Amino acid sequence: MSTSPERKSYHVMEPTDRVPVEVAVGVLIERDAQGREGRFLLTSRPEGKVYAGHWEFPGGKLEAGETVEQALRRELIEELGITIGEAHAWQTEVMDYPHARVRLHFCKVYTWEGAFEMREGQHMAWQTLPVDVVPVLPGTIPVLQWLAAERGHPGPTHQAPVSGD
Ligand SMILES: Nc1nc2c([nH]c(=O)n2[C@@H]2O[C@H](COP(=O)(O)OP(=O)(O)OP(=O)(O)O)[C@@H](O)[C@H]2O)c(=O)[nH]1
Repeated sequence: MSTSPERKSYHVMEPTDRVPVEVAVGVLIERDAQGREGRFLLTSRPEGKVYAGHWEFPGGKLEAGETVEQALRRELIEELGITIGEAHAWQTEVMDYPHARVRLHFCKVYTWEGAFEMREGQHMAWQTLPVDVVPVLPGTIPVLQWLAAERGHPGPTHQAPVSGD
């Protein structure tokens, strides 16, 4: 019986082969007495993190054993000092960045308790469309487009970054 020579297979990792990191993200939205959605909260990424200064929706990576809602509740206490009520699963998006591949679980949040404290030295801004903060994180753009579709907002959702960003 002949033995076949050992076959080696080589595979170059494409960006899309990277296992995504799961991230819980909160879209905090104010509602009026009729339940109509209004302003939503953006926060800037703190110094020292990738994409520092870019505007995003607050949140962060799931820790082992956590659900999206648990991670979101923990992250928003850690980052903003607020305790959220129910998190409503809304949209999921996979983004490939040079530094990581992430699966973003966006949840709408309408209720929270506590005073906002920027515990990581970030900034916060309540926004409507088009948002006036610059620059926005690439992963924020689809979210603005979903909000625009829901709200029937025509035209741009954000400003192009100032050159040099
Ligand atoms: N928080 C948040 N992260 C986002 C959004 N969109 C988006 O692409 N991301 C990406 O998702 C990842 C979240 O990581 P993070 O650095 O905020 O999470 P973390 O607080 O757990 O980070 P740490 O590792 O520094 O503790 C980053 O790669 C970030 O670029 C968004 O709207 N909010």
